Amino acid sequence: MTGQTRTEPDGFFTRSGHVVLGSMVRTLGAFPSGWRMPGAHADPAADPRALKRLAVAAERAHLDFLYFGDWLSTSAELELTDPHLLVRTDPLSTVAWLAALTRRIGLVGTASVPHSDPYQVARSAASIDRLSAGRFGLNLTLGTEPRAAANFGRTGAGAEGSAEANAFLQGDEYLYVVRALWASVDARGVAPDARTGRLTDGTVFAPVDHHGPHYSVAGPLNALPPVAGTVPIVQSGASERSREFAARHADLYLAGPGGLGESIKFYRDTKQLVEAYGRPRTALRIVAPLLPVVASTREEAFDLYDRLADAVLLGESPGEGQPGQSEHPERTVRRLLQLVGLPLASREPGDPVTLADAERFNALGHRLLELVAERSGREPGGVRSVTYRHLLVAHLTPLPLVVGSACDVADHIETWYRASAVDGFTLMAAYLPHQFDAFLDLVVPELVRRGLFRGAYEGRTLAEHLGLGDTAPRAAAAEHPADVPWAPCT
Ligand SMILES: Cc1cc2nc3c(=O)[nH]c(=O)nc-3n(C[C@H](O)[C@H](O)[C@H](O)COP(=O)(O)O)c2cc1C
Repeated sequence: MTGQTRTEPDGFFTRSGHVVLGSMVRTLGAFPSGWRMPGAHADPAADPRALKRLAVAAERAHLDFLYFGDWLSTSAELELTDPHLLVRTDPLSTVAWLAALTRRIGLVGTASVPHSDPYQVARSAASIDRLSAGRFGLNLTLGTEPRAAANFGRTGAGAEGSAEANAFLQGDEYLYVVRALWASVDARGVAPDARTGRLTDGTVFAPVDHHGPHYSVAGPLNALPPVAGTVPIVQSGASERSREFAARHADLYLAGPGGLGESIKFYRDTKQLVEAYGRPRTALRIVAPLLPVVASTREEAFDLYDRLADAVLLGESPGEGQPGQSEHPERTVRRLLQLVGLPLASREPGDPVTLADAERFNALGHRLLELVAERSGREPGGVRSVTYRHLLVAHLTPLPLVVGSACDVADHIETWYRASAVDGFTLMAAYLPHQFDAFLDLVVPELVRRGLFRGAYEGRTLAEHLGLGDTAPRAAAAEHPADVPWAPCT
């Protein structure tokens, strides 16, 4: 049900159909200080309850999917920048568990190409897809972050050149092996016949016998393949190699290329690349992350953003003439002043940015002022003034924020969709459950009212939700395990 594009006589694009709407789940919230808000989910030990609540709510609002990314290392400083990455449940385990608690929503889990084994992942992915009746999507990451590599006893660099180029080639082969393993088992060959004593008709397995530069895999797979023979492949990342991989192999692409103009170009170029690889443009859905701070009115949303900004932990900034070391020198007003072009000035976080200061700012300073205005309506010299804290928080949180009422957020989604900048969005909630619920309760109904989103599920599988249609193999009519009648033993 995702849309066709047609060109209006005046050259503007308008589109019919539905936006793709998923959620990139971050249990401690996507805004670094979100977990400090009153009532916010803040304890990773309570994640199961928070995840269950979120999945049930997302399904009630008919979202397409929940996305669970992965980052295979941790470090103390994440506490300040990305608290949700500090400790969390493994994504494949999480989606397997959620499969049993939900009925219709798609579930995307992540495997790292450099740090996982294709046989193991082919088996887990097929199993989760079976257990969820066709709702699984496999996100493959190519990143070779050194700390993650060190956890797997690898350097990250391959013998044949740069780590980046190597990961790309490895990704091609990895996916080839995964698909070959899925194709090595033909579920139709399983034909239990109690009379003859044969469980199969003898045609279930085909060999794989793959020997390539990165992998040697004998096969066949010891699991039934996904219900449709394959699952939607997901790619995340805006780099050139991510885009190539997405254009060539993926069904869903999470990219975050920047502003509207940049995204329109990125979208157009990526769709051309998809065609260059011999695939129809509609074979790849392109979605961008979105972090709405939403409330009943724009003023309330601005106030909420202010509270989030106030709760961001900054580094201690020693006052003028007081030599001292900050624990987090990058998070100080002193550092900010260097970055915006006032290296010799001395300001405190609560000091207002005066018009005279603003006039001396460089391009970065002006960009940060624009961000503060978008996020909180504050302007230098305005009724609600900008402080150096506001400016520093904008610098420390390069997130795709849209702050406003339900109409403001829906306008943003509609504008980007109709301009063919994206096929949809992955929602990141500033904190749980309040901001996730606010999006579902305020924005989703507005999108439904505008005809931009479904009011009920039409399909049963992730491929069907994404409208992949003929570009993806049709799902076999699959019963959800929860629909299968059973009786307790007596
Ligand atoms: C929306 C979005 C989500 C992402 N999610 C993940 C993730 O969960 N795990 C990961 O390793 N990389 C993720 N990435 C990619 C990383 O940001 C980074 O780009 C990647 O690890 C390095 O590969 P690249 O340089 O090819 O993009 C994501 C990127 C985007 C734009």
